[in-house]
Amino acid sequence: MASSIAAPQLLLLSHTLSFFKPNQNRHRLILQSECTHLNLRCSFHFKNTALLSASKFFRPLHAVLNSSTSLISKEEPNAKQKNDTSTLRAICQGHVPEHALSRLEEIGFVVPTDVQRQALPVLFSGRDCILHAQTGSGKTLAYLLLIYSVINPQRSAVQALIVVPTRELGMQVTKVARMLAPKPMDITVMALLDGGMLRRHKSWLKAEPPTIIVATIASLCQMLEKHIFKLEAMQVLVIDEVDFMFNSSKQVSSLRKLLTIYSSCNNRQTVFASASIPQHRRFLHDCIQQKWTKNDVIHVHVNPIEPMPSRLQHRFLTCSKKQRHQTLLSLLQTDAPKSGIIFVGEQSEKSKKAGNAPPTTLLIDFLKTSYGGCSDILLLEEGMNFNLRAASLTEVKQGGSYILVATDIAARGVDLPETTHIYNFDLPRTAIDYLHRAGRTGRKPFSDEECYVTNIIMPEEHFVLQRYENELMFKCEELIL
Ligand SMILES: Nc1ncnc2c1ncn2[C@@H]1O[C@H](COP(=O)(O)OP(=O)(O)OP(=O)(O)O)[C@@H](O)[C@H]1O
Repeated sequence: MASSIAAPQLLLLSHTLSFFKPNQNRHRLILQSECTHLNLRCSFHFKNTALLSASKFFRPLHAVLNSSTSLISKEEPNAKQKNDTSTLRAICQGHVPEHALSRLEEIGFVVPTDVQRQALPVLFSGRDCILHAQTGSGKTLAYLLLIYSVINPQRSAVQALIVVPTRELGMQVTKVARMLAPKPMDITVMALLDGGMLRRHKSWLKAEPPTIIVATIASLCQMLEKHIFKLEAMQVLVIDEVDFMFNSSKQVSSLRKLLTIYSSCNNRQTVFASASIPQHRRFLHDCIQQKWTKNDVIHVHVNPIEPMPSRLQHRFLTCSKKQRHQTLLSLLQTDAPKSGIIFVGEQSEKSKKAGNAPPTTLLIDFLKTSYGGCSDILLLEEGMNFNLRAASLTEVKQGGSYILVATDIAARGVDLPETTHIYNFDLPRTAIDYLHRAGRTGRKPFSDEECYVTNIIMPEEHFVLQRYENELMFKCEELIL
C-alpha cells in the first residue's frame, strides 16, 4: 500500500501528523479522515498498514504513528457508531483490539449472528450475562470477543477462564481463541483438559501464566487445590454448557466450589452459556442468591419461541428392534449423506456385565461390512482413550466426507459445520438431549442449506417423540422408505 502513496500525499500525511499530540483520543479520527482524503479507500486495517509503512519515510513521525495506532482500541465510538450493529467490527470497535478484529475478518467473521448482536453490547458493559441461544448460533465467539476486550497482554497473569464439560469442546474453544490471537503471540491460551499432561501444564503455569485458560473442571480443580494458580487476577469466567455441568454428578460440586471462590474476587465478570437453560428464571435467581453473579446479571435469550434452528427438518421411521440396523442402512443408502452423525445410546450396565459388545461397536461393524457409501466411518465414545477420541475428530475434520458413530459425548458443543444429517439410532433420553444432538447440524449461521434429523423409533416410542415435539416446538414428519 505504501508504494502507491505519491510523494505529495506523503507530504500531506506528514503535515497532518505534525498536528498530533500523543495521548489525544482524537488521533484516529484525524488519521482516518486524512486517509480518506488521500483516496486510500480500503479497510482500516490497511489504512494502518499504509500509514505505518509510510511512516518509515518520516522517522520522526514514527513514534507518533505508533502511539496513535495503539489508541485505536481505546477510542470512544460516537453515538452513531454505537448504534451500528451491521458488522462485528462496528459492534466491537473501541472494545476489541484492532489485531483481533482484523483476524476476525480474515477468518470470514464479518456479520454478527443474532446472539452476538444482542449480547456483545451487554458483555462490553461489564455486566454478568447468561447467554441463551440456539445451537450453532455463535455463542463461543461472543464470549471470546468479551475476553479479548478485557485482557491486557502486557500483564503476566491468568485473566480469563473458560470452563467446558468435555475435552473435545475444550480443544475446539482453544482453537478459536488462538485464532484470534495476534502473531507473534503475546496472548497465550492454555488447554487444561482431562487427558492432558498436567505436569507440563503445572510448569508452564508456574513459569509464565497464560492469558487465557480453557479447562475441564477436574483438571482445573487439581491446579487450584495445589495453589498452582489463583483466581484473583481473573477478569472473566465463562461456564460453557452450564446446564450440562450443573446436571452432571461428577462436575457439579467442583463447579459450585469454583463459582463460590470466584464470587469473592474484585473486578469479576461471569458468563454462563448454553442452548438450553431449563427453568432459566430459577437459575437466574439462584445465581444472584448464591452470589455467582452480580445482581444486575442479564439473561440474553435469543429467539425463545424457537429453541431449535428452523432449517432443521425432523423425520422419523418406525420399525421393530430387530430391523433397526437394516432400516438405518436403507436410510443411509437413500440419503447418501456426505457428512453425518449417528447417535447411539450408551450401553447399559446390565449389558456390560453380561459381556456383550457395546452397541456402537456392533453398529460400526455392521456398517463397515454392508454400507457402500464413500464416507469414512468413525467412532467417538467415552470408553475410548483420549488419543483415539482426538484422532477420530481430527479425521472427521480433515476428511470431506464422514459418518461418525457417536454417543452423547458428541452431542454438546462439538462444531462440525459440514454435518448435514443426524440420525438418532436410539432416541435420546430427554428433550434437551434431543435439542443438542439435533444441533450438531445446521451450524453455518448464514446458510439456508437443508439439514435433516432422522429418528429411528420403535412403535412404543411414538409418544416419547411426540413429547419432545411439544416441548421443543417442532414437527416431525413420518418417512416411508
Ligand atoms: N459471525 C459469524 N459469522 C460466520 N460464522 C460464524 C459467526 N459466529 C460463529 N460462526 C460459526 O458458527 C458456528 C457455530 O458457532 P458456535 O460453535 O460458537 O455455536 P454455539 O452457539 O456455541 O453452539 P452450541 O450451543 O451447539 O455449542 C461455528 O462454525 C462458527 O465458526
